[in-house]
Amino acid sequence: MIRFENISKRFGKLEVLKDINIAFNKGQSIAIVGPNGSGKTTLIKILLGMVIPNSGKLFFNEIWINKDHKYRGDIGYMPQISQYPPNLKISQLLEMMTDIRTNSGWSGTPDDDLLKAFDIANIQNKTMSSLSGGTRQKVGAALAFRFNPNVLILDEPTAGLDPASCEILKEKIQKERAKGKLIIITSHIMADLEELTDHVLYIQDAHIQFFEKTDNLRSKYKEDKLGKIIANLMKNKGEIKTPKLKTTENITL
Ligand SMILES: Nc1ncnc2c1ncn2[C@@H]1O[C@H](COP(=O)(O)OP(=O)(O)OP(=O)(O)O)[C@@H](O)[C@H]1O
Repeated sequence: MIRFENISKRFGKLEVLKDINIAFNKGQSIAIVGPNGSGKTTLIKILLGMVIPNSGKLFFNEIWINKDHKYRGDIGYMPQISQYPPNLKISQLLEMMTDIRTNSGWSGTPDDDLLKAFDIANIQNKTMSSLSGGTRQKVGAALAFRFNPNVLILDEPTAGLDPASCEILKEKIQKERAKGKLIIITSHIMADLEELTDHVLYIQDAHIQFFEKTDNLRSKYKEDKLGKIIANLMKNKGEIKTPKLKTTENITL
């Protein structure tokens, strides 16, 4: 569904991503993890056409994305920090986004699940600049899911949300995941990734260190907690110290 082919990105002298080759497919729920500054958001922004790579190609449904950004209509994006016009009321923002989507060919019934669950109707006359960080996150989440996209990209989705709102959002992610959508999440909250994802893409030192099913990781490293596996990886700069074998396993006959 989405394929990166030899993608590299530098910011000045800083090489953030080098020769990235990876494919993401429908039905996968992928955690993108790596230390701070390892290029997770950059990878997502390249996917969204918000950052232009220095080299390499991006494919969406096997079509090379050159300059035509229509594919973005099929992606719902919840940014880490939402930037919206400050004087716009929530109701106006929703209307504006619906108009933009409709004008670019979207038709359908907007998905109001999150608007309802977060009770956004109650605050729809507030301007974006007057909202708390968490409430802005809720509006961002509601917008990401609103146009029934086949791909959901969620950058630190639960950071800043209160526990009840966190649960609402996680339930919604699971609901869309069950429909076979492609879900891509970056987060430092391992418990969330444990719950919401089935694949881990680990980035460090500008390279993909691995892309694995979470179940494979658990059995490979004989550890149930994804958080422990990832923490161990970060401490050891991308390499997991192989767990010591139990005595019985050391015996060769
Ligand atoms: N527009 C930019 N101009 C210059 N440097 C940038 C720009 N965007 C990102 N960087 C740098 O690229 C590196 C990767 O940043 P990125 O935001 O992709 O990391 P991240 O893995 O998402 O980090 P975090 O876990 O802290 O959110 C960082 O060193 C960052 O400072």
